[in-house]
Amino acid sequence: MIEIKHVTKIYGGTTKAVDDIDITLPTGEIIGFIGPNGAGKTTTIKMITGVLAPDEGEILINGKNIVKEPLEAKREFGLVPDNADIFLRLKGIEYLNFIADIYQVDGAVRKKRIEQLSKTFEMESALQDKILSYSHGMRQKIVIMGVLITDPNVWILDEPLTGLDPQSAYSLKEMMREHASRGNTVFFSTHVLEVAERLCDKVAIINKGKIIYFGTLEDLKAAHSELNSLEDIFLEVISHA
Ligand SMILES: Nc1ncnc2c1ncn2[C@@H]1O[C@H](COP(=O)(O)OP(=O)(O)OP(=O)(O)O)[C@@H](O)[C@H]1O
Repeated sequence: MIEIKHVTKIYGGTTKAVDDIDITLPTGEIIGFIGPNGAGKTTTIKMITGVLAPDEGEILINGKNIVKEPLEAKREFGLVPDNADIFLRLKGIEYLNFIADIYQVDGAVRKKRIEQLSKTFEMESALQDKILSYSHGMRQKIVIMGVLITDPNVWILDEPLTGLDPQSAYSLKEMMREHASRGNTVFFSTHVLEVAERLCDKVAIINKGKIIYFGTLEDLKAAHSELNSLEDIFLEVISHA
């Protein structure tokens, strides 16, 4: 569970990137985070994950305060950032072992997870190559594998499907569903409304730093039954914000 309590972030004293967000992301559900460019999605994710501190409010991850108890809170989640250019000089397998070392994932469990994940994402033959030589999609996959190897309770993913081939995107979506159905929290941002429609139990729509809708897409559609598509509803909702 992620509790975002009256959180505000102001850049440079003037730009209110996040404006009094107050929502709780429950366990057992996939929550989509959608909004136009510059709406405040990345800023919110950076605050949830402790990269940026809020100017006001607080954020708890499974009850742990990300500012006051950063180590405890960080153990609760795994983050797939939108930019996967990390540790380029390491081989894929070295990166996975490095992450497994940090999170103390031991021998047999580590071996099994690496085998399963590299099979799922068709990365077996690439693990001995340096990440530098990987395509964008392969870099995305190795970051996702690095998160999944630690088996965190809460998954936070910033545009995770961008750049993945259809098979890997399908596998990741299945894994997100399975993870949520085991009673965990999955929170991901997307620009693609069809993905949100197919995958999410609930959506949080953000515009100009404010949450303008939080709930199921069914309820949102029912409230706008005069409109035909989710895209039309989305444009209507943000035009009034
Ligand atoms: N480091 C920064 N300094 C100043 N302003 C910033 C900074 N980062 C973001 N902003 C501003 O804060 C607002 C929210 O940006 P943010 O990156 O959180 O939006 P986003 O919803 O993730 O956008 P996108 O979908 O385009 O990635 C925007 O007006 C942006 O210009």
